[in-house]
Amino acid sequence: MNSINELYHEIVMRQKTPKEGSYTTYLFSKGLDKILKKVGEEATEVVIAAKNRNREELIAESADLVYHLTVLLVEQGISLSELEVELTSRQGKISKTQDRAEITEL
Ligand SMILES: N=c1c2ncn([C@@H]3O[C@H](COP(=O)(O)OP(=O)(O)OP(=O)(O)O)[C@@H](O)[C@H]3O)c2ncn1[C@@H]1O[C@H](COP(=O)(O)O)[C@@H](O)[C@H]1O
Repeated sequence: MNSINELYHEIVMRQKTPKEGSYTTYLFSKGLDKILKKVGEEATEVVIAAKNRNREELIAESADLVYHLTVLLVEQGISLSELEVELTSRQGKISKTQDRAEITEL
């Protein structure tokens, strides 16, 4: 998605050149633990929105999660191309679903 590319590059810019009033700058100034906390929170909010079958909230929370995950990738020095290589390497592979423990509860 092109918008994710643009978002990624905007976040890289914020890391290189902090900007006053920028939430991304605030996250980088707080550091890894804060970014990880936000990724965890936003992931949980995605789960809750989906569980409630609330489409609008799910879209909004998914966008929050993608944004915070992108900040994390930038912080860790992982490029979108690396992510793409990993996803592409999985294409066409048969997923292994046997011998897995059943997930019975959330
Ligand atoms: N996509 C996003 C984006 N998604 C979510 N957020 C911010 O993430 C925060 C999450 O909200 P929460 O209520 O969970 O957290 P909070 O209480 O505000 O903050 P905390 O004290 O919990 O850290 C909000 O302040 C949102 O504004 C984002 N902030 C910025 N972007 C994009 O990032 C780019 C750089 O923007 P700046 O960060 O403004 O420079 C731009 O393209 C922005 O659109």
